[in-house]
Amino acid sequence: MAVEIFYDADADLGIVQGRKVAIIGYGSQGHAHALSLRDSGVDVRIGLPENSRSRAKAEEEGLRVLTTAEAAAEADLIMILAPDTKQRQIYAEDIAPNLKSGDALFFGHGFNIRYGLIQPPADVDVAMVAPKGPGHLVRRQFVDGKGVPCLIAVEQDASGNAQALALSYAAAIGGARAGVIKTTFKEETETDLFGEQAVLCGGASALVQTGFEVLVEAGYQPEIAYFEVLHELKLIVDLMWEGGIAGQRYSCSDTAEYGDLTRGPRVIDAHVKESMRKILGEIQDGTFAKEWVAEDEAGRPNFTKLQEEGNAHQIEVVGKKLRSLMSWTNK
Ligand SMILES: NC(=O)C1=CN([C@@H]2O[C@H](COP(=O)(O)OP(=O)(O)OC[C@H]3O[C@@H](n4cnc5c(N)ncnc54)[C@H](OP(=O)(O)O)[C@@H]3O)[C@@H](O)[C@H]2O)C=CC1
Ligand SMILES: CC[C@](O)(C(C)=O)C(=O)O
Repeated sequence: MAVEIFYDADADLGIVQGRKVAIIGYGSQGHAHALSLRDSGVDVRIGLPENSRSRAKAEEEGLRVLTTAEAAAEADLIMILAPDTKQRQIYAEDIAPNLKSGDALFFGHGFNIRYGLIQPPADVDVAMVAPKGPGHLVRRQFVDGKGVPCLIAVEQDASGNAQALALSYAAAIGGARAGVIKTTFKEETETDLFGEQAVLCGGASALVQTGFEVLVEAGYQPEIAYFEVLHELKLIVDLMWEGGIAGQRYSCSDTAEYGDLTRGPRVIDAHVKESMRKILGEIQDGTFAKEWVAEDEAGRPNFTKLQEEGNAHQIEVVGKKLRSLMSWTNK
């Protein structure tokens, strides 16, 4: 697939400004989309359960909050930004009964379509606008006049205009300031799951925790280990973000660069690459999706146990103390 990248000049904001948009969920992504769409002149309402903890936050921002079913019935563009594991039930109970021919059903991640958990009727557009960044930064960048790159995809083009609508929506949340790339639900879902498991969240967290443990177990002070492997990592990643890996190497010493070039591949060796390939395979053949849906249905016992263990790790205790002592933090 040859890359197609779109910018603000390619998008017609008027298309999404002409729609009635329901944002289902008001968490990390939901609040960012809703507030930025509103700032872009779009008619937005929020859909949440009566007992949702997010209701107060949306109402404090002056947004109109309805039940999920009411919001879906009123809107002609429904963006589902609830947790992936909850979307199938939300769709079946609250959205499907209120879908009208000609509506557009949007997703911020392709999980439920890619794995066949939601099967919309043929007479609605099914599209995706997936920002490539955490929702709080999607909003922060928009407010700062910047944007987080977005992926768009069309699964079903009932109107013949689904791609232009998705691009218009992406522009309204700031994505087209940075670049909007056309993809498929399959490519977005598989690369996104791989990225968060192997590199961005799973890989990076395990790398940092393991590096911290090696230093502390060898008798070094936990505070120094924290600054070395966690705090400084952000500064190094900022350099990568600005100028690529070459940019990072330019700003570091040649001693660091020699260690990077000769020792890095010993840490991330052929076994790690093989593990990454295995993880990708489990995403592609649906093993991970099946496991995650079953874990959620069982009340998340393993997830909760691992989450508690992670939160109790010494690096969290030391980090909390050190961050609270930084002069610029809000105590
Ligand atoms: N987090 C991110 O930055 C990214 C997320 N995505 C995708 O965006 C989607 C949303 O994820 P994220 O923003 O992290 O989710 P969050 O967990 O941050 O927020 C979920 C929201 O959905 C609400 N919710 C829960 N149940 C229902 C329901 N039955 N009906 C309506 N709303 C409900 C929650 O309310 P309550 O407060 O009551 O729990 C909350 O407001 C997912 O598809 C995810 O994969 C894509 C890119 C990045
Ligand atoms: C890296 C995690 C992410 O995929 C993201 C912020 O893009 C997510 O789903 O939260």
